[in-house]
Parts: sequence; C-alpha cells; structure tokens
Amino acid sequence: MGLVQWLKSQFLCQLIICYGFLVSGLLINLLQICTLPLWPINKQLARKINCKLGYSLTSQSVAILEWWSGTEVTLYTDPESCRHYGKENAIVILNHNFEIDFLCGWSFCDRFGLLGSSKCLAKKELSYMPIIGWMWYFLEMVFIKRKWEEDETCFVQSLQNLRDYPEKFWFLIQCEGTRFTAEKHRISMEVAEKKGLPKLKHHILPRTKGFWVAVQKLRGTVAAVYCCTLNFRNGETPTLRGVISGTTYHPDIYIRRIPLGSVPEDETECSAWLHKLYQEKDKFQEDYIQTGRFPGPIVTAPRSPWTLINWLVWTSLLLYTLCLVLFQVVTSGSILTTLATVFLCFAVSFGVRRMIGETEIRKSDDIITPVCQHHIN
Ligand SMILES: CC/C=C\C/C=C\C/C=C\C/C=C\C/C=C\C/C=C\CCC(=O)SCCNC(=O)CCNC(=O)[C@H](O)C(C)(C)COP(=O)(O)OP(=O)(O)OC[C@H]1O[C@@H](n2cnc3c(N)ncnc32)[C@H](O)[C@@H]1OP(=O)(O)O
Ligand SMILES: CCCCCCCCCCCCCCCC(=O)OC[C@@H](O)COP(=O)(O)O
Repeated sequence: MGLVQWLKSQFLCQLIICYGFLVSGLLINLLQICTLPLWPINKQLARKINCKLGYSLTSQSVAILEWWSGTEVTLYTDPESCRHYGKENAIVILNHNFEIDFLCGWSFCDRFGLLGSSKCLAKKELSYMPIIGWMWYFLEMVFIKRKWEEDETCFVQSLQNLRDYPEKFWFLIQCEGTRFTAEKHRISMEVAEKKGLPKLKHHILPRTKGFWVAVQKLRGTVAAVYCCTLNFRNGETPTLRGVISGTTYHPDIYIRRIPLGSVPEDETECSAWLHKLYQEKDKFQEDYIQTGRFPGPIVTAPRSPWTLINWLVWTSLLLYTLCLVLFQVVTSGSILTTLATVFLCFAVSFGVRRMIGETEIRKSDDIITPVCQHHIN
C-alpha cells in the first residue's frame, strides 16, 4: 500500500470528509430554508437556486467517488443516443443491486450536467434523513410509502409538479423497489412463477405501477426512457465505507435510450413491456458475467473538475474554521468546552455512520420484508 493510499484509509481523513459533508450539508439546508419566502413570489427562480444548492452538496459525494477513491464509471452506449443525454428530460430505470448505485447515478448525471436537478422515486423514510432527505424535499423528489392506496394522490401530484420544471432533469425509478438479496429474489421468483412470467436471474421482479404512472403523467415532459444496467468488474461488491476510505471500484454501465413514444399507454401493455425490458436487462447481466463487458461501444464523458473545486473550497473553509475553534478550545483551558468539543466529534462520527448505514444492504434484509410478505400471502 502506497503512502497516499495509506493516508486515505486513516480514520482522521475519513472524519474530516464526514465533518465537511455534514457541516456544509447543514449550511446548505439552512440556505434552502432561506429560499422559502421566494417560492410564492418567483417559484422558478427558487427552484433554480435550489438546484445550484443541491449541486453544491451532491457534487461533494461525486468528488469523493471520482477524485478521492478514483472510481470512474465506464459508459457503454450508442454515440447517437449519447448526443441526447443532458439535452432532454428522461425517465431512468436502473437495477438496484449495489450499495453505491446512487453514487454511480450521480456521477452519470454530473457528466451530462444534470446533477443538481435530477430526481428519483424514493421511499418516504429517506425524506426524514438529515441533510440529504431535507435537501431532496426542496429539490421536489418524489417520495412514496410503497402502499399504493396511500401514495397515489401525492405521487401523481408530485409528478404533475415536474411538468413545468425550469431545468432539464432525469427521473430515476428503481422498479424492483428494494435492493437485491437472495431471499427477496427467491420470493419474487415465486410471484413470477404464479404470474407465468419468465424467471430472472439477476433482478428482483419489477413493480410496474410506479413506472406506468410516471410514463403517463410525464408524457410530453420527458422524451425518452433510459434503460441503465449497472455492474462492477471482477464481481466487486462496493460500499460507501470503501469509497470514503479510498478504495477504487470499477463500475460499468450500459445505457439504452428508448423514445417514450414506444412505451405503451395501456397499463397492462406497459406492465408487460417493463417485464420484457427486465428480461433483456437480465440477459445483459448474464452476458456481462460471461464476457466482462456490455454490448455497444464505450463512450468517454470526462469527469468534471467542478466537483473537485467545490469539494476543496468547502473542505478548506470548514477545516480552517475547525482549526480556529480547536485552537480556542485548547487555549481556553475550559474542561467543559473541551468535553463539548469531544462530544461534537463523536456526534459527527455517529451521525455519518447512521447515514452510511442507510446505504448498506444489511444481513437482516435477507429475511422476508413486510412488503414481500404482504403480497406473497
Ligand atoms: C449508473 C446510474 C445510471 C443512471 C442513473 C441516472 C440518473 C440518476 C438520476 C437521479 C439520481 C437522483 C437521486 C438518486 C439518489 C438516490 C436514489 C436512492 C433512492 C431510491 C431507492 C429507493 O428508495 S427504492 C424504493 C422506492 N421506490 C420504489 O418502490 C419504486 C418501485 N416501485 C413501484 O414503482 C411500485 O409500483 C409502487 C411502490 C409505486 C406501487 O407498488 P405496488 O406493490 O402497490 O403495485 P405494483 O402493481 O407495482 O406491484 C404489485 C404487483 O407486484 C407483484 N409483485 C412483484 N414482485 C413481488 C414480490 N416480491 N412480492 C410480492 N408481490 C410482488 C404482485 O404480485 C402484484 O401483482 P398484481 O398482479 O397483484 O398487481
Ligand atoms: C460522502 C460523505 C459521506 C456522507 C454520507 C452520505 C450518505 C448519503 C446517502 C444518501 C443516499 C441514500 C440512498 C439510499 C438508497 C436506498 O435507501 O435504497 C434502499 C431502498 O431501495 C429500499 O430499501 P428497503 O427499505 O430495504 O427496501
């Protein structure tokens, strides 16, 4: 292990990264709250400002992925489709197998200039997560409880709100609705069998309602569906902890652009279309495991220096402030202040561990979840 790699793996470096993310995140949340009075006066301006603030926070994670851990997403796509990326609104479908799939998604968004404005369909619990969840609230992410009767009105309204969004955006739906685990896969294949659908090897059976409603409500607003299939070379199982401690991973992503006009309007047909798409995605994954590559040429989209600049500016400013505070604490000689500072360090470490925990596929996930149980009965 080289010196740089050793330094990256040290707890102090990780604590500094987490401190920077946490404090800048809270400041950005505060600035977002300051935009509240602007919403009734000039909604479009408020949205644009929030996109910039969102970028300033999210791009720190992208900088850590791309510049700190040296992880580069390799893009397999047709160059003709590539010309549209970043220039149109789209619904993105992505497999949900990896702990850092959202980071690879952000990296892809950044390459095409849509990092601040992109949206996802996320479980409601994530909206309560400090910093990220609060930021998403201002970015008009769509949250669901995964109980359709309770979700329908709010889901439809949130999608309709996006019809006049002032920035180009991608709307991510991970149709499996939960991360891949062996147990969830087994249960969903029992459902597939009951429904007479072909078995999938690398995906959980997709839930179709969310996709169908999104296509219906965003017709005329989005131009295409981007079918994204993500995998990692050499069977890597990446983690956010690994990224923060400087581990380089090797993600490959295959993107197919499908014009929205070719997605059926009728619910049953749209649902069948999505199931067929997942069967194709499953085949791509199988071929990837056999050959180590996706179909199509590799397209180069260089990483942006702005993610790095933004991250360095935040980190330097906050580190400087921290040093000043620590100096004051040490020279004050007050036991109470010292204890309060030590407590704050623990709080930062604890807070970030909890957030990272949200990204992890826990062992306990491999038991029957209530949502699966409900349907299988
Ligand atoms: C490399 C990256 C590349 C590109 C990325 C590009 C861009 C990224 C853009 C933006 C990034 C921005 C942010 C990203 C950051 C973070 C992302 C993180 C978070 C998102 C992760 C989540 O939160 S996932 C959880 C929430 N999302 C979802 O649940 C979406 C999927 N679900 C749906 O859409 C559902 O349809 C629903 C929840 C809306 C409604 O579900 P419901 O179950 O009520 O209805 P359905 O009709 O869909 O399903 C019922 C039928 O399903 C059958 N079924 C299937 N499987 C099962 C099973 N396992 N158990 C039981 N039943 C199952 C069932 O039989 C039902 O069939 P019927 O015939 O009876 O209807
Ligand atoms: C870079 C500095 C480090 C700071 C920590 C940043 C942590 C940010 C994490 C925010 C993004 C969280 C995205 C999590 C995705 C996710 O939550 O997927 C799970 C869902 O599918 C469904 O889960 P389940 O309830 O298990 O079915």
